[in-house]
Amino acid sequence: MEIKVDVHTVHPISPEKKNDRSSKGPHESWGTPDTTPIRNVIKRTPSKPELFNELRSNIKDLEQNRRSLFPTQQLRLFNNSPKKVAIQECITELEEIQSPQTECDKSLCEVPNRALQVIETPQSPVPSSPSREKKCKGLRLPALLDPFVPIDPQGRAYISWLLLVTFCYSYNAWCVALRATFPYQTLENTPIWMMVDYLCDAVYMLDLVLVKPRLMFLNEGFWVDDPVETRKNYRKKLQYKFDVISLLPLDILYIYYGPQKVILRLPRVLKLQTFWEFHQAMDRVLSSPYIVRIGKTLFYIFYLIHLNACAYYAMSDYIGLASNGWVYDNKGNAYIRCFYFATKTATSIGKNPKPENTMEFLYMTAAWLMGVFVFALLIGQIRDIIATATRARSEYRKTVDGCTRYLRRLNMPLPLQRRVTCWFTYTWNQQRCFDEPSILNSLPYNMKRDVALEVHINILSKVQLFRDCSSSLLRDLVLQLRPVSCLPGDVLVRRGDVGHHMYIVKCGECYVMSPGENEVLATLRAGSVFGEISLLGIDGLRRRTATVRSRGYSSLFALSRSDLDAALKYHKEAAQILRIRADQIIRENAARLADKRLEQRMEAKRNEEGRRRSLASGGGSGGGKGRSGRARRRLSAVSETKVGTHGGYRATRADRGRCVTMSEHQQTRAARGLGDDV
Ligand SMILES: Nc1ncnc2c1ncn2[C@@H]1O[C@@H]2COP(=O)(O)O[C@H]2[C@H]1O
Repeated sequence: MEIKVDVHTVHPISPEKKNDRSSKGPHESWGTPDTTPIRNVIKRTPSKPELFNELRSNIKDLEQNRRSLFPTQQLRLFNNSPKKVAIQECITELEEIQSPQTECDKSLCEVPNRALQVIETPQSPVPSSPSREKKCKGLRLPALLDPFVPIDPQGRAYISWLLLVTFCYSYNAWCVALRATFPYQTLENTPIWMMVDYLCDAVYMLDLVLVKPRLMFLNEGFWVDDPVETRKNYRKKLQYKFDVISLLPLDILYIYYGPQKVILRLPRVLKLQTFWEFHQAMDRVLSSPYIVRIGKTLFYIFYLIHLNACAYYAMSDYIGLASNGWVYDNKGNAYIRCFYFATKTATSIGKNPKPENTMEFLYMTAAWLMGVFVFALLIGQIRDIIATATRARSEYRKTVDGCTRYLRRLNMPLPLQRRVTCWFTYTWNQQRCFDEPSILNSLPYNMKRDVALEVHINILSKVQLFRDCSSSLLRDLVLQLRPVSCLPGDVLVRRGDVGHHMYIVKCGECYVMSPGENEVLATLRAGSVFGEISLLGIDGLRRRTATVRSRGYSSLFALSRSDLDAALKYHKEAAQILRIRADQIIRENAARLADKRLEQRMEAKRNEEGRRRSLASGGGSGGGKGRSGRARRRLSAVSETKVGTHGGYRATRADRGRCVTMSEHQQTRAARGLGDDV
């Protein structure tokens, strides 16, 4: 029989959830894929005890169901109904199964239920494993050494372990050849060499037995952490075979050949896959993986030279040290001299000692061929890696150079050229690229959106519009926002122009200018929105109502008219908010204008009064004094009103009905994120 077993059956559940299980399918019982995204459902034939336990839990669930469906009173009502009889029969049958009668059944019950073991994994945040029980008793094991805990192949612990194995591998790879050819292993230091050897072997063994078999893996898009499955998965791999062969205990033959026969440890070099795995993992986790890639290529280059040096020494020793002009002359440090010789032969043709016999000719030919093909390839690889690492910067340089050359060719004014260069520098420093959206293009839509949200969430959360509307508005718009950088004094929108974009201030400050551009109406800071009025299609307001300038360097997000229209079609509340805000700004601007006009009129009146007064004083009339006294009284009354409103928003008779006082007005602006009045 085949049943579906959730390999995450290992998740502990709360009592309420346990009750819920009865009403759900086998997979739903652990939550929908939304709440527990990493889930495995694999088919495997359960063992007898597992089956029995499964049945027991089903019975419990059924019983609970029965109790909730038919409370005692209801059961009394249906006392003799055929339904009740059927249910009771069913329950008796299940109870019979539930209580193990035979010895065999009893023994089955005692078998620990492996399927229900709770295993600590990244997907089961509340684990309780046998190892956890041990921990409670004070036996604390690191997760990597706990045989009941599966290992996350992308976790720090595993990568650190890979580093240790790689270290042991490198030791074996370098030292086996070195000790087998050069006379560096002596009788005195043999115990030290052997101690390090067997420490490395212990690491290899732990890796084979304890670590790799617990490595979680992806199966049909789900992480599998079932110990049986992870073990099976490892054993299926070629890596497992290599790992086993690399541990062949050929050094038993030391008994016959003596511990000087280090070449018997050659199989240890076969654990190459772990070395690659480590580099792949580092490549994934490091912020600048180029260093790892260059390091790996350099390792190959030096290792090949090292092998050449060992071969040279072995041949020299075989032919006889200092026996001819080609072989090593047994002077100086043997390894350094041979390494130097190997580097020279691999990287240059000619000017090398002349080979004198077939063996030497063969060596030289092989060394040169390796230099031409292998080294050229590896050095080319390093060049590629460096080129990839600096590609973005070189592209930036190319774009800037191309643009400045173009402007120079067109004889553009120098200040304009300087502005362009300034813009390039600022944008590069801000974004490190010029086409930010295209970088994410290869990602699926949802992922792209999540990345964009994560990147810009700090600033977008400050935008009042997004705070007042449903979060889906932000999700709909986040990918349509285009970054824009501005230099000090740049005009972002000009009064009277047709509006194509609205903007969100990301950083920096922007000034909303008065119609004559001689006064700042408002200062817009991070999170403020502007340029939306002319996009809303309000009659008579299809052009920019004000000029907006960048105060210093600033970064903004631009949203096109079509994208805004598309979003507002589905987010009516946002359209409403924008309209209310637009209405408020228009009223404010109109009030300001009226205020200004009144002030101008008063000024003119004052001048007229002054003129008349001077004329009257020239005529010496007492009536003139009376008139100017009245005028002065009127003016002081007006100025008192101004002082009363604290020099702020002055309510006039004309707009008293529709305007608010300064303090109210400021509060409203602050609440709506309109920026500060200046
Ligand atoms: N008094 C003001 N306070 C804040 N923002 C304003 C003010 N007047 C105009 N704006 C903004 O400046 C923008 C200019 O272009 P729009 O008319 O499209 O939309 C305008 C508003 O978003």
